[in-house]
Amino acid sequence: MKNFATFRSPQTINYGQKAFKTVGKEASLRGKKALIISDNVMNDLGYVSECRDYLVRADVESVAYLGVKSEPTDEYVAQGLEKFQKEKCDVIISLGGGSCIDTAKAIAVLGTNGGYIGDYMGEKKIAARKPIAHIAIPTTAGTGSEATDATIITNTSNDVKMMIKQPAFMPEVAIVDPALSASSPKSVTAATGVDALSHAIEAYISRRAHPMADRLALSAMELIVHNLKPAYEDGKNMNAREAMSLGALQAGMAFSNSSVCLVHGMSRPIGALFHVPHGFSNAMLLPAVLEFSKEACIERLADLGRFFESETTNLSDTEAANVAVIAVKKLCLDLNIPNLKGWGIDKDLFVNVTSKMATDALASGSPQNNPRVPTQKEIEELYQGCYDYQFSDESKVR
Ligand SMILES: NC(=O)c1ccc[n+]([C@@H]2O[C@H](COP(=O)([O-])OP(=O)(O)OC[C@H]3O[C@@H](n4cnc5c(N)ncnc54)[C@H](O)[C@@H]3O)[C@@H](O)[C@H]2O)c1
Ligand SMILES: [Fe+2]
Repeated sequence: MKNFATFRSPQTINYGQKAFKTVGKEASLRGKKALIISDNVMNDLGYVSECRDYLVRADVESVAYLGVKSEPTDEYVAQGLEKFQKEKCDVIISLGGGSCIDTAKAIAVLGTNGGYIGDYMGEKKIAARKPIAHIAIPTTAGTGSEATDATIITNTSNDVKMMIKQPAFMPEVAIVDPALSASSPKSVTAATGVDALSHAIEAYISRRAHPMADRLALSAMELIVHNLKPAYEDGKNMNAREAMSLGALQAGMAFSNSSVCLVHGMSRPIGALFHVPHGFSNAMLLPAVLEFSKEACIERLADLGRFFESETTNLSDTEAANVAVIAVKKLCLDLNIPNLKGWGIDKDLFVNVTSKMATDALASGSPQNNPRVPTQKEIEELYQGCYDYQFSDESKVR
């Protein structure tokens, strides 16, 4: 564990029921004309017009870019930036899941620093100028992107999901209103919820874990373990939705300040090549990767196991860590998450790209934060083992 830490978060976080209403005031403190980055689903649900009403009441003009689709690309970033400049906006509001928030983060940085978004990957180019003020409003309880300094954008020229991390990508304001997530369909609740759980677990077991992030990761794991299934089973259960929004926010703050690890490193290439939603591609890997990593993080996985089963307090750490792996598998089963084969990915095609995916995973830097650092060959073997992984099979957990 590190004994020195810098902790970054948004300047302002407005969390709770009715927090959405605060967007008018927050925007009026930062500009006169807002570009809302959102998508057609948010527009159809009425969230975009509700946002514009709050802005009108605060004397802030607005226009919307609704071109974002899941797993955002450099093309949406270029289109949104063009609209921002053409409409002479001075503040950005993202309203949607992680895809809208990540698109807005990229526009906020490019709007003052210029260049191509990929230039900022691996800190090749540092955003020296303050980004455009960005107010992030998540509608999923998942990515925690509203409180992270990362953006994930697909490079359309080589199908690489670029993980780009610098302080400038941190939104200035996060507005987290759990009511916005109540309209999420079951599959979105499942995928985004497992993403949040993966963030909390990976932040906690990371080689870059530190005490400032640990408490947030623990709280997030506890909230998500107890509330993801209830939120999935009854989307109108507002206690569960509130707990999930808080858990996802805390998990985002935790991993942004420690790191994600092997699951995320391996998940991004699957998302880029096979267009699997981010949370599902994490879930398809999570139990097998935890099993691979277990020996190097027994005590920490035991803490997770004890959240799943309170009666495991009398178990040894090894036994409780096994409970964690089995319980994560069972959760994926209960949430009806498919494996890679079940998603319809052709086996030969998948095997042919495992080498490229392993190379891309290692290049992202995330696997190097894993408690057990994998080789290229081990990552390839993990990919192949996950292809038809059975979430129902407990025999693989030793
Ligand atoms: N920057 C970060 O720190 C970070 C962290 C994790 C993931 N990500 C990225 O975030 C993206 C995924 O974001 P996501 O999981 O939130 O999904 P998403 O933003 O792609 O949304 C998934 C679908 O759910 C719909 N949706 C969202 N909220 C809804 C609601 N309240 N009601 C009904 N439908 C709703 C969207 O319109 C979309 O069709 C990926 O590109 C992933 O790589 C970023
Ligand atoms: Fe994630």
